[in-house]
Amino acid sequence: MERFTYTRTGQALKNKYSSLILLSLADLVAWVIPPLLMPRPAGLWVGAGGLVATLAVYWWLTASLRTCHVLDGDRLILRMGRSALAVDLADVESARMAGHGLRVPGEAGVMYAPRTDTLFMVADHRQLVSVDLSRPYAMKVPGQGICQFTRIVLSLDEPERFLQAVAGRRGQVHLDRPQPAAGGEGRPGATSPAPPVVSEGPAPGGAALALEGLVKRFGGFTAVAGVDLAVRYGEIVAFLGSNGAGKSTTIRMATGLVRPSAGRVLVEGRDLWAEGAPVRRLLGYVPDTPLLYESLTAREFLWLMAGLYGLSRVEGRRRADELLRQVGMERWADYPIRAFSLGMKRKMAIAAALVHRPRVLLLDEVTNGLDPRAAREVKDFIRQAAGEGAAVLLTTHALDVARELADRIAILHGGRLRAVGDLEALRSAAGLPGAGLEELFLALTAEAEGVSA
Ligand SMILES: Nc1ncnc2c1ncn2[C@@H]1O[C@H](COP(=O)(O)OP(=O)(O)OP(=O)(O)O)[C@@H](O)[C@H]1O
Repeated sequence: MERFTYTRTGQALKNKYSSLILLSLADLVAWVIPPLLMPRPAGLWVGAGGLVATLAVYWWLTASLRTCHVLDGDRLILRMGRSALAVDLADVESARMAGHGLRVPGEAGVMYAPRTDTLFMVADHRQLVSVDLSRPYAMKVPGQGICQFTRIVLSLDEPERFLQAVAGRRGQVHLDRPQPAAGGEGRPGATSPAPPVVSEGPAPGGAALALEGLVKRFGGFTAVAGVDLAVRYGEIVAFLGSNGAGKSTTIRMATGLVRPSAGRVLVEGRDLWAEGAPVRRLLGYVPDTPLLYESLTAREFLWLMAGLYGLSRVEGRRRADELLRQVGMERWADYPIRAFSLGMKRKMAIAAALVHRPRVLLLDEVTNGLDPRAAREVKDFIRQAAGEGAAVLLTTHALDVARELADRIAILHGGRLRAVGDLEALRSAAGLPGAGLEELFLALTAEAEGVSA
């Protein structure tokens, strides 16, 4: 276990507590003047008491700036004052000295800067280290509530020792990760990605969501190898691919949950990974296994989600009623979610993702495991969301869902887009006029594995 502190807090304290004028005055009154004015033993006692009181006040004032960060096994535990955060080292993308141009939002303390998605734990503006995370972390920041961030800036006594220790530990963490196959990128046994058959190139202007050259590497393994895709308002794009093709990783990069190794995610033209939280609010995301608070009723759950997205109480209640109606769940509104079928739970998850009227809806395998009736209802709900203008990107293994819902289909294989477009575009990409989606999917994904289609 290695400890890292920051002890040079004097200047920061002066700034934070208006030059400690009061403390200095108290000093003077308590342990300089009385010993001079009072008879000897009493004066000395008063002076000593004043000194102890001054030190206690100083101790109390510095408490909020005292740091002790610890590298413990594969975790980095950050502590400043009463704030603490444990970061998994596997989630540390990079760590480096922060440049002089870095803007710290206040003088000292634990602070969150929403514009840059950064948590500051600083007691000074010198010796700052910036730690980039591969996924968002959240913690309660004094005076700012629960904040989500993807970068942490720390002031440290020995930044070089800290950076070396993190780099060393991350090396160990990486050893546990999948290693590249000998002679090139990729997991042992994985096929080397072939060049894309059809790619859309850079996103056209006006797209609600644009993925530009997205790449994700896990250690030496490249899961997503450069994806360009744009989704327009009101459009549904289905993301198809074999198991392990990189669909979920791409969607998770697009939601801001996994930091891309390269490339950009633009939502309404704004860079998600540069701007962070304000852009993430434009998205709604339903993961393959959504988190629902099952002891709450459907209505209470939507109220909770509306509150988390900052809707007022009145607006939140109105939006919950509207969504319950749209999703056909009005009569179940006051039943606990744990009593619901899988289809009803999926509808609740989509409703929750739509509560703040996102411009982009990202859905990971939302029709998976549903019976035909539930799948029908979920598909109708997705179509309705697109009808109201949301750009929808969904992953699915169900070709019929893609055929029925999607305006365009994107086929991903080995982390690369093999083809994008409507059925006709896929046919011409595969060179199979008149072929159905299944045949096209098999052809476009088998070709890269060297299997004759
Ligand atoms: N955190 C991770 N660390 C290492 N490898 C990962 C990680 N997440 C995903 N991968 C790998 O990246 C590749 C793409 O995974 P991903 O889950 O994106 O594929 P997918 O197309 O969604 O697959 P499926 O259809 O089975 O869900 C897989 O080989 C997977 O094992």
